[in-house]
Amino acid sequence: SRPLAPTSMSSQSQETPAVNSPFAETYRPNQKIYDMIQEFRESLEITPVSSTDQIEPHKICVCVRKRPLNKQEIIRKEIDVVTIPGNGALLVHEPKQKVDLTKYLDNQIFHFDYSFDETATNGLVYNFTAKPLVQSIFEGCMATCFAYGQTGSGKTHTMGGDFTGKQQNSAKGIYALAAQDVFTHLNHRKYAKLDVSAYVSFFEIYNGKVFDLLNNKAKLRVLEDDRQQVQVVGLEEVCVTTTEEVIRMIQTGSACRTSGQTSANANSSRSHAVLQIVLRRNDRATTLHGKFSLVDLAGNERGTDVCSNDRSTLVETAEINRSLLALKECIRSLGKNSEHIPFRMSTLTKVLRDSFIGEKSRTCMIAMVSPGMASCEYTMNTLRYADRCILYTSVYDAISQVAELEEKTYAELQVKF
Ligand SMILES: Nc1ncnc2c1ncn2[C@@H]1O[C@H](COP(=O)(O)OP(=O)(O)OP(=O)(O)O)[C@@H](O)[C@H]1O
Repeated sequence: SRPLAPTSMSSQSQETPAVNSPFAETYRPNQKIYDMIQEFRESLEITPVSSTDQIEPHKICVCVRKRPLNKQEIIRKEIDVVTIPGNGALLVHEPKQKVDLTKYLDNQIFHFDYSFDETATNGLVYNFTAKPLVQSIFEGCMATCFAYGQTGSGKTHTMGGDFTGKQQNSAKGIYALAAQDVFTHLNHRKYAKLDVSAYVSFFEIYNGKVFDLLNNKAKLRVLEDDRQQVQVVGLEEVCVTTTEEVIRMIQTGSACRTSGQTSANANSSRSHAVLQIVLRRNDRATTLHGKFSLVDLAGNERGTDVCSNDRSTLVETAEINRSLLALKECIRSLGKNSEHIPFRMSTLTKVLRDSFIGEKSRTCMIAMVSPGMASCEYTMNTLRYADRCILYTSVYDAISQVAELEEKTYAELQVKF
């Protein structure tokens, strides 16, 4: 990320209390900051991701999605500090104060494979992120799609489906859209000769332990055999033939996920949920052909953000942070094609071990951000985490391109002399 030059704001004395008095209907806290951001936005040319844009194939794709301000934030007249100009760029307008108390904006810019603004639908996000991965599992890949972000930033909305009132519309989430595409592929002539069937499992990882969401939250053991294959012993894996079946399973499973209360979300997910769609050959051994793991990660908030500060909640938060750190390390190792993948660092990475090894791995990280000024610090944390994943990948790509070029030149020289 490269911070843009701070946009200085003139002194506070220009604020006219009559217009922006706390008693006035139009009162907005931090009106000056709001005006500066608006002025900055007006100077930008905005080109949001469109359904006609080219979808590039990636081994690791990192993108970001900004949700709209919610009702409470609008009532509080919270300022939207995130701007998505287009071409994968995202700007955070961080309000800062100089020693002489003059306020200014520190505009930080980040670049991702795709940046989705608040108008993007789940369908649009799906097309650029998980859809190419569905195709890859038919080619024998191990694909993983992660939803990462602060509590209340839209991870469950993106993966599980949007809410209409209190009801979650599971058919509109990435889980269901992926399942639908799997069945479209299965019925396609091109893949008929593969002779595979689809199976679904759904589990959560809470405090380092695995619970089966399709079997009354039965606690399961994770074992590694002598060939380093990781098995979740006794995990329910249901053969599925229609999207409706999968949607029912998503609804049953989601209803029993472990949640808690945080300052940002009354029903915050404190566990990682993993929906796996597995393709198995229709042979005797039901040999694995490809696997797609869709992961709705637990919120990345810190211990102090959780309402209750009892010991179990602190242990819970520490465990979440440890697994998110392990995940970042594994993605970075995958990005540099490292021999050593530190997957044993957490249960999450252990269970997803086969997603991090070899040429057949495909990963997509969707980092969710809340747009409000009050979330600015968390938004920056989320973006830095995502940036770490992408930075390493592109640096590695550049290094390997140079190495390839050097090798080619050397080979050419050998031919000449
Ligand atoms: N893109 C969006 N458009 C409209 N509403 C959204 C969007 N993203 C999230 N929301 C709404 O914001 C609220 C919080 O979203 P959600 O529950 O998905 O957050 P989360 O990141 O999964 O939080 P947690 O980690 O606490 O489970 C929900 O009411 C959801 O409907």
